[in-house]
Amino acid sequence: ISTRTHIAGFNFDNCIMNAAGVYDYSAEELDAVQQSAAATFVTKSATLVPREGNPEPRYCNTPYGSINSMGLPNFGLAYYLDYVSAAQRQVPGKTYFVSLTGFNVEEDIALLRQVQASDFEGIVELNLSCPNVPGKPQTGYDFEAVTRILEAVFDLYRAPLGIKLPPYFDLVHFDQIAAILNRFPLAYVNSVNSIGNGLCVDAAAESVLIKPKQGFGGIGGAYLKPTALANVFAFRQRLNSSIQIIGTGGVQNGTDVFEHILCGADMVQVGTVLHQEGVAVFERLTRELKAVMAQKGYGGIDEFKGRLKTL
Ligand SMILES: O=C(O)c1[nH]c(=O)[nH]c(=O)c1I
Repeated sequence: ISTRTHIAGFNFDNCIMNAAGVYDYSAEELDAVQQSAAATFVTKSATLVPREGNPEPRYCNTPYGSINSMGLPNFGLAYYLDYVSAAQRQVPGKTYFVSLTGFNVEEDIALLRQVQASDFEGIVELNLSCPNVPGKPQTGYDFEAVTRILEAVFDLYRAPLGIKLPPYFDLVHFDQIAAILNRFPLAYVNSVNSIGNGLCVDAAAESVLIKPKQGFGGIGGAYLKPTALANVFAFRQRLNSSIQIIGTGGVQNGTDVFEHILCGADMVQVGTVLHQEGVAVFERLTRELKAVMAQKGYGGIDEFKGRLKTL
């Protein structure tokens, strides 16, 4: 039974990896993912210069998942490009993802120029959905901004590039954003980022759980799965077949991975469950996915990918 997959023409031995922002901040964390059963890694979304991020506490586990308002802490794009450059030499033939995010089109372009000037041979993930920088809206909800950014990006950048989108909650919004995305040579769309600006409360302390933004933060984990599956399924039906889909959100076990692929995902990313369980989670999820496939008689993920039945 094989859980291998392919993205942008690159082959991967597995279809499960980390979600940007989880277990990918430092070289030590990236090493741990690199040595795990994960297909590959994506780096923490990088900015032009290093950022401290928001004041702590800025992450909290909750009964059904997590809330975070990290505020884009990262060591800067150069740090991650150096790490991936070394990884490409140490493990040639493996493809890595670098996530990046600018605060405006000019910064997005500057980041991509920096990638072009490096020896990076992998896939860029442009994050259009960070919900936690005070005063900055989630770009993915501004359709004009998304159009402007992608026009500028694809004027410049010709190597494989995907985008990380926020969750949408309206079928007309799926129609509108998909019509925009279909105009561009995107390698993939990654749906979804956390549900922005949720609020979790500690009733005993009568308090919010995290410090930034009065406790408002991105919601991840089990809460997210119905929304994540809806976005994967909606985009699979609307996007050109040349645009692949990475499914992210709410995965806790092998059946959840199976569900994302059934909805149309070519790769599945995990965040909250990885944060809570550590990199051993990749071996567990892979084993559980293979058990589901064995029980159903599937030898590879293409046999059931996108085959969700409607009634
Ligand atoms: O607060 C963050 O750093 C963060 N947190 C998220 O939940 N999603 C994101 O894309 C980001 I850039």
